[in-house]
Amino acid sequence: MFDLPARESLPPQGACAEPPLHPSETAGVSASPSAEAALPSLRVLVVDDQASLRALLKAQLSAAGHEVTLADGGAQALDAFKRYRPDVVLLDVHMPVHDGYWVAARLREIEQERGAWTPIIFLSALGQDHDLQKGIACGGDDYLIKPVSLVVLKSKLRAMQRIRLLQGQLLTVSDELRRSNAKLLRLSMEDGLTGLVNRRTLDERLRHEVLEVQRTGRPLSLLLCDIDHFKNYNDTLGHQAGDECLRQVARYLLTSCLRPNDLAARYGGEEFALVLPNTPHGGALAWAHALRKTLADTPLEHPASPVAPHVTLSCGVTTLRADQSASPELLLQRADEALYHAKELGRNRYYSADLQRDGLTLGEQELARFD
Ligand SMILES: Nc1nc2c(ncn2[C@@H]2O[C@H](COP(=O)(O)OP(=O)(O)OP(=O)(O)O)[C@@H](O)[C@H]2O)c(=O)[nH]1
Repeated sequence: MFDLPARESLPPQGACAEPPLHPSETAGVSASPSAEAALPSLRVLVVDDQASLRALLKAQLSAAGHEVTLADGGAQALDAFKRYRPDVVLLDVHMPVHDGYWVAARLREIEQERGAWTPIIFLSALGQDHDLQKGIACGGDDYLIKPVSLVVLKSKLRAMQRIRLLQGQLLTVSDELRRSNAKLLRLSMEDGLTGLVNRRTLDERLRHEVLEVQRTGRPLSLLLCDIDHFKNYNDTLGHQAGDECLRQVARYLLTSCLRPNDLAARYGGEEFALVLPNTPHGGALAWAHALRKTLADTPLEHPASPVAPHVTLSCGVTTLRADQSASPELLLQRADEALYHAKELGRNRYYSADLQRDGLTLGEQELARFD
């Protein structure tokens, strides 16, 4: 039996001497008095086989502003729980077919799958210590012995409201934290000016791809490209135009990366790196040739270049085959040496680090492209 509403004697507003739930050092999460005033109403699932009690609870809790759903037994409770997703469950223990302990255990299983937590309060006439112990062990959060004072029940629900409010705030904070972390991670991987990946990400990826060569037996090509006479560009057109030029070259490189695993990175100031997995040396040279043509065909003027009227690149190309072994550092060094040769030979060209050293031969067409 529940106490009748007439016996209810809630303290007047403001007479409650409870301290705030959390001091304000809990960043972004607090249950201040103003927040308390706006405590959210709850979706309450009442599970009891006694119709009169269900009706009484529904009337009282609805009057207190809560939304109440009723279930008269275990199976109906599980169904209502899945469908209505209540904020709190008031659960009778002694019921035919399935008792409240069984229901609580099933509810916890459902919640485990969802990664959620809904408070369960047992309302039971069984008042022994071991009854309470069993209820909590089965997944209950509180255990009230019938007859339950409505004042006590309302106070318990008020506590649940606070928890729900804090839970919502915590979810918001952790959501913001997740978004900030994702942004930070992206920033730590990207070059701010061009949006390409940065040197750190390049190093990680290169390390991974070098291992992949041994695992898959597929060759890996690396290109280092440097804008020719870029100092002249800056000096003539200004630093901002220089920045825009870097962005534009980055876009060309990105659009030239046709395969999902190709990677374009900003290697340094006006230097870029291209990682081309599963690409033999001839393919990498053809890639460099196509890039050179793209730049020649685009209206990216370089009025201060002695090489061409447009922006040009010099590229060093190297390839790691499965029958070779090399560290990522050695690959970068080879590509850098090849880039140096491309500059020395007059710029606006690509140079192979591997052709002579590895005794590679290319087809006539490929050699014709090799400036
Ligand atoms: N606008 C701009 N310029 C940059 C940036 N990073 C590096 N630079 C400039 O790039 C220029 C590189 O100059 P150098 O290393 O002499 O190379 P270069 O003039 O391209 O000559 P070569 O490479 O030999 O053809 C310097 O003037 C740098 O200030 C950047 O983020 N923005």
